[in-house]
Amino acid sequence: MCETTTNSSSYSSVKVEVVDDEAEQQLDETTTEADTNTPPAPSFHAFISLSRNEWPMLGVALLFMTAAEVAGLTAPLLLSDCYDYIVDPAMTKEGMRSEVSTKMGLVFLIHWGGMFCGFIRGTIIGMAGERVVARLREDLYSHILLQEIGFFDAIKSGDLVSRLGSDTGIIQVATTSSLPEVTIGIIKSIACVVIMFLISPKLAVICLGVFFGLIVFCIPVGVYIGEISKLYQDALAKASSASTEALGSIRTVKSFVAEKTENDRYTDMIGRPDIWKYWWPKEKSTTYRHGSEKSIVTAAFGTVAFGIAISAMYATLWVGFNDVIDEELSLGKMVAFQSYVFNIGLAVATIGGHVVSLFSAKGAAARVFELLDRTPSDALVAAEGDGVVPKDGFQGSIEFKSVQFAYPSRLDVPVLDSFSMKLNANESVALVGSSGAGKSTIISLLLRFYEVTAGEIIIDDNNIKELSPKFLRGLVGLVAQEPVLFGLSILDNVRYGNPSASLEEVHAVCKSANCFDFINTFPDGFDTLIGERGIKLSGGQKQRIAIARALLLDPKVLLLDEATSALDSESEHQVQTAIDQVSKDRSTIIIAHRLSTVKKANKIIVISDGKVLDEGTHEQLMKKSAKYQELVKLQLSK
Ligand SMILES: Nc1ncnc2c1ncn2[C@@H]1O[C@H](COP(=O)(O)OP(=O)(O)OP(=O)(O)O)[C@@H](O)[C@H]1O
Repeated sequence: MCETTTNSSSYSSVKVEVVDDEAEQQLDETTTEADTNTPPAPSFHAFISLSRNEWPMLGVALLFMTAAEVAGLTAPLLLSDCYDYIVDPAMTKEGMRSEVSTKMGLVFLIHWGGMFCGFIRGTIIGMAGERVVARLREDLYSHILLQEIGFFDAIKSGDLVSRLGSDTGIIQVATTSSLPEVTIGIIKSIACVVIMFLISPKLAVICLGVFFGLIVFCIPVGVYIGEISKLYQDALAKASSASTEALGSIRTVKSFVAEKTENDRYTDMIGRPDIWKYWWPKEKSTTYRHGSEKSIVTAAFGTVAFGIAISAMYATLWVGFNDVIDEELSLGKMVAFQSYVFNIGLAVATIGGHVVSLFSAKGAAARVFELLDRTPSDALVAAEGDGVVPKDGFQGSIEFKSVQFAYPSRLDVPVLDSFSMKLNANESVALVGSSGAGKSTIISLLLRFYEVTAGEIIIDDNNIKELSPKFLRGLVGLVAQEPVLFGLSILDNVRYGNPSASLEEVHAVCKSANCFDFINTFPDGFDTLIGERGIKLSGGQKQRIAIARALLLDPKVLLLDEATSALDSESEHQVQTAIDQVSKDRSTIIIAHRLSTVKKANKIIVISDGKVLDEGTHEQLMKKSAKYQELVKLQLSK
């Protein structure tokens, strides 16, 4: 990480003198890539390596596949002998029957042996595919979770969900099924060609010419199909983004009667098949349009490839019939040759189909690799073992020294400007200021979700940049403005940050957070499932469970971000009682709009446009701070 400090105290200079070049570059890349959806395609080797762990398994599948194909290729030779026996004037009827029975018995044996090998091959490939996709999804998800917060500011969650679900599924098929199919298809074609040369070099040359012509045709068409597939996946990702956002906020959508707006936002990406009386999709950049284009090209590709292959078979038959008439070739050999041409036709069509899915998957892989290859812009990840963990733990002092900050996604908009404040152990500080002044940003910086642009944040004697993010976040209990609970039981929600906590510990924190009694009124008590994002609970109930959750970590510092602002007065009273109880012996930073909360703080800091305007106790500020008086009148007294 390259770090420079600004040489000017004016914030405008920060706009141009970016602190973290690498972080900015990476974020720019993410933003640009997310916006334009043009991640570079990965190398073929990198793509194929996604199934590396399954290569031994796929190798075994290839052996069974080869055995199945050898069985399939042997049968025509045995059948060819049978054809020749039955037209051989030198053989008796008994002799013919006996030879035919032996050969046909062998044909059945080989046929069922081949079928069995095919079954094993299918099972192994299917399982290898599931293993590849499960591992890929797990890798991708853990990699996404590791990214710093700034990354999530720049990319939509629906896009990430689409990459996790749909793109990985496409890669699954391509890396496990398509590769062995293409490999065996090529081997089978070569084997057929060799046998065909042995039967009749003249007929084989005709087929070989067609075969090479088809390969030359396949490559550019495959590339084109890959490009269309990428466009299709991009459009689908955008549609997923829109639907994830709307379905996650369905109450807001409905309260604004915005069902149609949301439907339009989704169908803008999916396409509307009935908008035009003709079949052709009129709207560009939709999954309908790209999917239709892909269907046409794929169908044309299949038709041409298969058509040419079958034509080659007919052409060789034509020439072959003449060779039989001229007694240059036996009937049996010609029939066998025909079978091999047919086999080559099938192999080429199979190869063609799988080449299409391989090229399609390269587009999907580009979108997956873009995330897998992205390293978080610096040490903002709470990884185990990163950064310093002070020997004596946390003593309790937090200081912001002339901190300047702009969000990475909006570097030209300064948010904090020479912001300084000090919090001693077990003190409480209230941050007040107009909306957008930068209060919540201070909390984000303290959690080290972002890196300061200039200045320092000192925890005891350590610069926050040197501390382990895991240690730092373990010190802090955050109760946010809108508590986020998960669709789990109440017990699992309270235990979210400390899954090994005992039931007694959970009960104790719930009593402190004033939620024990109401939880016990539910028929399932602590096992009550609270629905997606805690939808089955009231705002006050959610907030108190969020406080219990924070308390279970026994945090040294409590961050309360307008924890009571959205509640009615009775809920507010209950939550406030909980907060008063839990903040007694902890350093506490409160962002509050309510006078009652603010008045209790040891120190109040008035923030305006990211700067400290005034600080002091309530009484001091009522005397000296015009802004505080204004806030008391306008907001705090609500
Ligand atoms: N993730 C983000 N990316 C870019 N800009 C942001 C982000 N979060 C906040 N901002 C901007 O930073 C500024 C300060 O926001 P912040 O949330 O800290 O204000 P606040 O004082 O807590 O406001 P409020 O009282 O309304 O919650 C605002 O101009 C806001 O638009």
